[in-house]
Amino acid sequence: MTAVLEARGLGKRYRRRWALQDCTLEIPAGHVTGLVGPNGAGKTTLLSLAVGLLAPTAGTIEVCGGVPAGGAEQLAKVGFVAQDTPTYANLSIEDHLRLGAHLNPRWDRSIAQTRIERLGLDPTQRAGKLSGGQRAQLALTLGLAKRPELLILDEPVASLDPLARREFLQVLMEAVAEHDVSVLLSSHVVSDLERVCDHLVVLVDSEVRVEGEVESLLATHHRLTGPRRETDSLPADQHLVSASHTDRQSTLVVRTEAPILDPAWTVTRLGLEDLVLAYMEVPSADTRRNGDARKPALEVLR
Ligand SMILES: Nc1ncnc2c1ncn2[C@@H]1O[C@H](COP(=O)(O)OP(=O)(O)OP(=O)(O)O)[C@@H](O)[C@H]1O
Repeated sequence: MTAVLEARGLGKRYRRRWALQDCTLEIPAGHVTGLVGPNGAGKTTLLSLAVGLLAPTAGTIEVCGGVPAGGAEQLAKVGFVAQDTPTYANLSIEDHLRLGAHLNPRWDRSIAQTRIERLGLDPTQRAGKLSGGQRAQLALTLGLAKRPELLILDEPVASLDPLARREFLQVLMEAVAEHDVSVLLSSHVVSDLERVCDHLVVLVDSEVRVEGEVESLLATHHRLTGPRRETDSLPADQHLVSASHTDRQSTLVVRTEAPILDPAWTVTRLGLEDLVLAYMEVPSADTRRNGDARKPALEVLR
């Protein structure tokens, strides 16, 4: 497996607070990877480390086989659409495309022009006059026309309405199918990622809680419901993710490769959102040490 991003013990600290801690990850090439977590989880920090806008406090990170921002060749390999899809308000769409061509050695003029035409945008329009959705589409066009190996997008749809969100993700999916590009995008809305991602990283409280191929995560996680019992009686091959109890009933989320044979349990499959929420209930290493419980804090949109 070729990795587009490899982090080993990666961490970033601001004064005494870790924004990202002990992050070890391998994100495979040829996938659309979703980075999901609540506000303040460390998503922007991880993505900023990946593009070299931040330097690690601890550990190492390699992107497309190189050190982030380690020279012109590395910069050409990685496209980045920052949070809120920034553009230059006073420049027209065609000015943005000219700038892109000037700054990027692998710039593909025909990708840029075709996308602007397909979107029905007027090339003479100033970016400041575009709607949020159109501005996001312009930023995506710039990122794709750069022909990067890896395109990184930080919360690209966060400020868009549901229709513009859907259109943006649709264009992204088409682009991934047409061009040979790996994508890493962050969101705090699981349903957005569910539509487009085949690989997932869940980040909560500056820690990676779980990562893997969506299909395999869905196949190995189960919700067990049955008469109340203590969780320490589970078989060794069942890894407990979360547990809740009433007086008479226990509901567990477990991860296991093996079949669940205990007839006392009713076993149901989890959707991606429930899977992510289960990991968000897991206390962070800090709170585990302090013995506090944590509540999930994920925004759920349907
Ligand atoms: N420049 C900074 N100085 C101090 N603390 C920071 C700085 N940037 C981020 N942090 C802190 O690091 C933590 C992680 O922030 P980060 O922006 O990476 O989270 P995020 O998951 O991207 O959140 P959001 O979804 O709100 O964008 C937060 O607690 C944040 O307050």
